[in-house]
Amino acid sequence: MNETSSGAIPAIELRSATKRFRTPSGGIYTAMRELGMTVAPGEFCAVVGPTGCGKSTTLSLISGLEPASEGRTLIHGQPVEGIDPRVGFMFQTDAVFPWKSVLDNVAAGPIFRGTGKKEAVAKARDWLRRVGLSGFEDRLPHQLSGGMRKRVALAQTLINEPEILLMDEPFSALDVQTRQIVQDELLALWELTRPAVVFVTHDLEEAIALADKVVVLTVGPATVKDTFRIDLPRPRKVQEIRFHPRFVELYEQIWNSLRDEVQLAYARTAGTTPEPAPADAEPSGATR
Ligand SMILES: Nc1ncnc2c1ncn2[C@@H]1O[C@H](COP(=O)(O)OP(=O)(O)OP(=O)(O)O)[C@@H](O)[C@H]1O
Repeated sequence: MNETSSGAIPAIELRSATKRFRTPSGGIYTAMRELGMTVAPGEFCAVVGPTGCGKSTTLSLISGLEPASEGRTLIHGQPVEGIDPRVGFMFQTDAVFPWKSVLDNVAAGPIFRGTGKKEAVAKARDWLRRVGLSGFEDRLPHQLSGGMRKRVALAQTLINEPEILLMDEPFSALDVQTRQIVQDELLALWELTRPAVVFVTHDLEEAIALADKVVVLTVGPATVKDTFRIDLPRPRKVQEIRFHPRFVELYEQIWNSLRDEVQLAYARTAGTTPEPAPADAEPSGATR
């Protein structure tokens, strides 16, 4: 079994994971090839890569939403077999019941998991306080600003105390100032319970400001190109850490790794470079 640098069993491990999808025309498309990565318990890992390279597919495998076609996905050393209650998600679009109040939305997770209503509501109030939304319990989601809705989403996810938190561009729809505020809130909340995080983003600054480690994926089929340790001090304020000299160094190093992949992806969509090698168009039936 693979171990992290601290010797502990990883919270998350993709071991030589390959993922093929069937395309609408009946062909097979390899989205990920022999991808290997680990995330230690309590580690914040950001994943960056060019558009369409397979970042969300990485999360689908870890979450159990999709099985690997080959290779393995492990959580705390155990193979992933379907959706795991220890895993929490946060996506670009909010998963709320639009007709339910903010309080009921946040309490819904624990109730679904078997907590009594009274206890779940008390817990939801507590989480709304932690995300700075006391006084807004009775609002409907559409009566909140975008930043407030993200805080509801954070409370909704973290109330279940996930050991693993998967985030797919959760803040990309926010304006820059609100985004920075919510990023700081995420870091403060993450420090409370320290789940292992996989945070997918297109924004390299966001990745460096938040993470302990940044994984750069290649243009599809995705595999790990480079992994960078982010040795910036914590606790961090995202607005301030960007001015740290080490931040600038890291940005340059990681961008040097990412740039070629971004250019290759762009050239592919612009039609100036061929699509992935024929080896990636495998006989039908090879997928799962
Ligand atoms: N269910 C599916 N069926 C067929 N192809 C798929 C499926 N899901 C993803 N793909 C393909 O796999 C590749 C990787 O998709 P994925 O969504 O993981 O990329 P991404 O890096 O998250 O994209 P983006 O940067 O645009 O968010 C894409 O070419 C996509 O079209």
